Amino acid sequence: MSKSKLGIIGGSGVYNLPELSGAKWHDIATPWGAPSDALLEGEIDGLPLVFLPRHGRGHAVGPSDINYRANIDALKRVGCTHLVSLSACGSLREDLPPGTFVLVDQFIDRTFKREKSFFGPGCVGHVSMAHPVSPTLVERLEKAAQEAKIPHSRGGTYLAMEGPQFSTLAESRLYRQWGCDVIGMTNMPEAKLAREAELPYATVAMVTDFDSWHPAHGEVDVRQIIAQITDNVEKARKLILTLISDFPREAEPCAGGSDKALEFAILTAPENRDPELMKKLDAVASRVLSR
Ligand SMILES: CSC[C@H]1O[C@H](OP(=O)(O)O)[C@H](O)[C@@H]1O
Ligand SMILES: Nc1ncnc2[nH]cnc12
Repeated sequence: MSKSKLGIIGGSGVYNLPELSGAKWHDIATPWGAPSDALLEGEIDGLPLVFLPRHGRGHAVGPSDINYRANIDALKRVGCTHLVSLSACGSLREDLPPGTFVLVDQFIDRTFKREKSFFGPGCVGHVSMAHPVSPTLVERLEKAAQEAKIPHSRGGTYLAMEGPQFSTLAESRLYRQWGCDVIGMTNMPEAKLAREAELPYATVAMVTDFDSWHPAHGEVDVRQIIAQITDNVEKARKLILTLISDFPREAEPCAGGSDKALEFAILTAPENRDPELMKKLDAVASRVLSR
């Protein structure tokens, strides 16, 4: 078994992890281009951690411009064994008010302007996304949320929209009819790429607003979100510290099999594979391509 290295992707309002000891920012080059920022590597209680601010420090990279492939490749390349995403989101349900942490278990991907796969011509691969988050990680996050007394809800469907504009009232109502619980702009294709990279992934969707559907709350704007984010970020730090205190130091297998997602995924015969693409896949698919 390998040692655990926990990757944390910080969303809006989360640009640092001050609790990290021995922390250093490292620029990581990837075959897919530049990640959103350097990676902050350090440890807490002896557990190695890597932090990446999804929008970069200073929030200069918007949801459609994030190089999701570079971010996931970089985290895999430095040896992360698990990924936890911290994300701001809107709520599509009355009983998930601002301040609630939703441990999402499903996604609907409505994004359309992003690179969504590491595979392509010369190496065709298909992974399952039926269960897009790691049940093992969610279990640990739920336990941590209970211990830290953070209002949370286990399970929920996250609608990933392209943005950067917020939804119209009709869209917001439609997503509610579809049975979605929260809405955000970033977790897809992030979750798909984490799956292709065999990284168990879970997201903590931290509610900041009621999107635009709620008659008593009107339309969402960034002021409202920022007002809620400070409180959410405080709680997120507590959640992560609690998670770490009980996190296995030896990487445990994912009960959903996401750490072996590529086992039967690649269809292209070895003699038909594109050598250039094979080089680019050196980090994300090394387990299956090197045998
Ligand atoms: C600041 S509001 C919109 C912005 O916040 C969320 O990003 P993240 O998931 O990185 O916290 C949302 O998806 C939007 O990108
Ligand atoms: N209402 C909303 N829609 C999309 N992304 C969000 N991030 C935070 N609130 C959001």
